[in-house]
Amino acid sequence: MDLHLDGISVDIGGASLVRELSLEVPGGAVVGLVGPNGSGKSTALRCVYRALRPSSGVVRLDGRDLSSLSLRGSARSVAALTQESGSDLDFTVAEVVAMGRTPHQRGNRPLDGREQDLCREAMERMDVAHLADRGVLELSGGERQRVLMARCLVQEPRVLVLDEPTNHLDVRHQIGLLSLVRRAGITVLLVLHDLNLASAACDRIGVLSQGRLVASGTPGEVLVPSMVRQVFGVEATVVPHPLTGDPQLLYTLSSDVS
Ligand SMILES: Nc1ncnc2c1ncn2[C@@H]1O[C@H](COP(=O)(O)OP(=O)(O)OP(=O)(O)O)[C@@H](O)[C@H]1O
Repeated sequence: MDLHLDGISVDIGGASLVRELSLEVPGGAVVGLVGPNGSGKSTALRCVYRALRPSSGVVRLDGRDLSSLSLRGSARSVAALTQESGSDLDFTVAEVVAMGRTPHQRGNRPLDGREQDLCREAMERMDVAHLADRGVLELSGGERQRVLMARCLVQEPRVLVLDEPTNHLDVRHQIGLLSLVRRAGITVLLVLHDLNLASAACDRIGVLSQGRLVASGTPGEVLVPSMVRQVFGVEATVVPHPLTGDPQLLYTLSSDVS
């Protein structure tokens, strides 16, 4: 399923948080959004999972205006792992994962055998099966993040929207999650802070600065020292990964403490 952000702008309280952002995520592609804190990345994603309505512009799924779909209808296609996804209620891990089926259900019928298998597989893939009976509020940040990702998988989405999905995860689980995202064959739009992980995981990368898209292209086209200097104010050396050839950024700590 193709995802297209077609010139979306978000204005709140007189501030322009996102300005005329156009971004294409072809079916099955993984596209990353990077940018400094406050550059509008999460705000742009919120328009895709419908926590926000763009002030202007349109989000399209396979050419169809997302706002023409019911919320339930779009939730059958789009799953989101967001900064706000943490459940405040003390459900068990198994219950939270099962909630991923909600958009597909009618009434209160229990999950059928296939759906139960789906939940079990998703918990195994995200390495949380051993936590199934634990309350989510007792979990560490990384464990909870993996549970929420399992819930997204159970939703069987055609588009996955991930806001800093590697947040809280140790390096093994970061690599595991991004490898899964790459292999899943789903259309993925994700925000990452780690430019090296973005380089490894994404087909294309868009760079946001002050709400505007200031660069986009393949990791090799986008992750260049001049962009990192202009957008992040950081000096970086770019080297090809010795095994994959993906551009990797090497940083040196600044002697200037201001
Ligand atoms: N509801 C809101 N009302 C007013 N300003 C907002 C609102 N939500 C976000 N902002 C502001 O919009 C700007 C962009 O926020 P956003 O969360 O999209 O940035 P981000 O690029 O995801 O940042 P980070 O990397 O820190 O997560 C920030 O300056 C933020 O303070």
